[in-house]
Amino acid sequence: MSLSRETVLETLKTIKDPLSGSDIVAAGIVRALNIEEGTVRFVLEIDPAKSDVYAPVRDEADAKVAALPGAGKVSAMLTAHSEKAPPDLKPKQAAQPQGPQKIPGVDRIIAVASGKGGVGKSTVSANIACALAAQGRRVGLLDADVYGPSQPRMLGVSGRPASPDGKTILPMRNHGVTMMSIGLMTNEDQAVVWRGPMLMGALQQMMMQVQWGALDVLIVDLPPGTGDVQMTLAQKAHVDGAIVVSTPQDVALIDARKGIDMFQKLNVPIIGMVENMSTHICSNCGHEEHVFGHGGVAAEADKLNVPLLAEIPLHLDVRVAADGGAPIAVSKPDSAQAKAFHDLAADLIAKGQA
Ligand SMILES: Nc1ncnc2c1ncn2[C@@H]1O[C@H](COP(=O)(O)OP(=O)(O)OP(=O)(O)O)[C@@H](O)[C@H]1O
Repeated sequence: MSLSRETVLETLKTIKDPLSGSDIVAAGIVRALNIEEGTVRFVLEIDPAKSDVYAPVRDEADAKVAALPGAGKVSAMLTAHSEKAPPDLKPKQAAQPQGPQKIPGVDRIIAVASGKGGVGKSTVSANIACALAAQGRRVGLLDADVYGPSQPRMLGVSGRPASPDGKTILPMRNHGVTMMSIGLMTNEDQAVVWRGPMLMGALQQMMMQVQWGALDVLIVDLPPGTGDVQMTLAQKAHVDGAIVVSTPQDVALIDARKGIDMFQKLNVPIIGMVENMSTHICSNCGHEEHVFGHGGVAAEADKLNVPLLAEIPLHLDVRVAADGGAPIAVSKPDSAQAKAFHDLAADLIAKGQA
């Protein structure tokens, strides 16, 4: 009768592992068991420092296997642990949440934020995106303003984005900008209350499941304030920098300061601040008036040691253009207002930030 593998293993199970107290098979130190025409070979894989302790174990194993009916020559050897531990397939703990990830194909992500609503963050995002595209950059614009998505209107895009395979979403495109908005995923005029997990899911879907294609930069238009969306974005995606938009008013500035503080805590570098509605230029006579004060953002940026990137005047044309679906940077590219955005875009490109 030929000696079976099971018989050998049963015999080895009667031998105690001196370190763990269990038998040597259960302890997992019996390796490379091979039986060929009665010749039995196996190794006991051990810590080399413990070879003295295991020498008698090897001898016992050798003798017991040799005594089995049908056993011929027995070769039992002690070997050192391999340097690399064998993969442990049993999960020791629940999967850890992943850290910030790159969006496939997207070189950089710039978040545009404001501490307060209505300061023109969406207007600034749309114009920066269009100005960058006009200067030859491959630009994406992700409207993550869950409370008031306005990019479809500002970029003149409507309709539902297609999803031919049911898994990925095809973004919209206008003025050279590839765009996706949470506003395109919901029905217009339908108030959506996004709760934490839903909101995180929607944001992640827009970042990771939208076919952005190859982009030099993705601009993310954030909701105002310092909430879940900002946190989720910084935790899920690798954000290269943030632009904080503020008006010169004190109250808006206090909120902007909070925004800057939040990004610093989230380890997102501040690219700089933009003063919007800096001065009012009358569309009739060209008279310049400082409606919200002037220079407040410059002073604040200086104090916080972050660059002041641009001062955008308050001008009717900016609003009309934004409401009409073609931001001023594309609809009146030669105007003074558009120039502020084009200069800002050129500056970002020159500094390798966009
Ligand atoms: N420089 C500007 N001159 C004239 N109008 C402007 C200017 N900037 C923004 N606006 C107008 O102000 C309104 C608010 O701007 P916008 O929607 O961009 O603000 P927001 O900060 O994104 O607001 P929210 O995040 O609360 O939706 C819009 O009607 C916009 O056209």
